[in-house]
Amino acid sequence: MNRPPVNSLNTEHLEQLHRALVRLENEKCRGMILSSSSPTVFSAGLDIREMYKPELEKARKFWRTLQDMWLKLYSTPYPTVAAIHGHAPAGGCLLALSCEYRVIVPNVKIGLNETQLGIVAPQWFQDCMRNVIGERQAEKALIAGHMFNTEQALQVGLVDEVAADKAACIARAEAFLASQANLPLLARKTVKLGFRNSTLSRLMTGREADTKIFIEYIFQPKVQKGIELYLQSLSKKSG
Ligand SMILES: CCCC/C=C/CC(=O)SCCNC(=O)CCNC(=O)[C@H](O)C(C)(C)COP(=O)(O)OP(=O)(O)OC[C@H]1O[C@@H](n2cnc3c(N)ncnc32)[C@H](O)[C@@H]1OP(=O)(O)O
Repeated sequence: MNRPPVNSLNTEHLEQLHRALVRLENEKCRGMILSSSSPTVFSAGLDIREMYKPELEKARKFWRTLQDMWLKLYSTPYPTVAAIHGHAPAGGCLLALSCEYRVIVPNVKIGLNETQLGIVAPQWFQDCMRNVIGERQAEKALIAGHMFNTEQALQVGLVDEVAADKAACIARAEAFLASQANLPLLARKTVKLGFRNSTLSRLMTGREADTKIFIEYIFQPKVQKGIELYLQSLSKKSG
């Protein structure tokens, strides 16, 4: 990902990610490392400006593009690793959770923090967390909107490994891909999809309902006010 300053996910960036995933699949790629050009941020999650006073059709397109990108990422036939050498809140955490393996560096925060922002992580975000860290830990983390530090993320199983820095993180991600290289492709892909199928189907069969929930939610005046205040707090911080 290379969308400075924080790889926030707007419609255009989501489309780029989706196109890249389609291309990798068409080219029969043997593995992907999802990484960031930023030294400190993996991805800041959804671009909050896409949800602030949006036009209805643009907001719908934004959400559908996110769904398309995620459905592709979660179901790739090739192995995927997230090299998390920077913070990964909310949608950034979703990207990492959607890969098959996660390597993180020290001093990083990662989690589905939506509750803390007064918004609700969609069901499929929650499912991804549950699938990785289990029901009990996911429920606690999601209710609190908890951001895990590196040690906590390793302890709870949210990430698989800690590496010292970006170079080591990429090297460990490559090692994971190498460990998969000799597995029979069809068997590997079939098992992966078997595990992920119910989560994928839940969104595929409920896409319109999921979009409707998003639209109805963000168009509420009190939600817009909350987004406005949050945007102000973010820009005051950097100002
Ligand atoms: C029903 C709705 C369901 C939808 C579910 C939502 C999922 C989501 O993904 S919502 C997005 C949640 N993301 C966050 O809460 C992260 C917010 N950002 C941060 O915490 C920090 O920016 C971060 C730790 C990622 C990086 O910190 P810094 O390196 O210190 O950078 P700055 O905070 O100074 O930010 C630089 C610049 O980027 C803008 N920014 C940051 N995050 C976002 C974002 N998610 N969307 C849009 N813009 C973002 C920030 O405002 C600064 O902008 P300028 O002031 O113009 O420089």
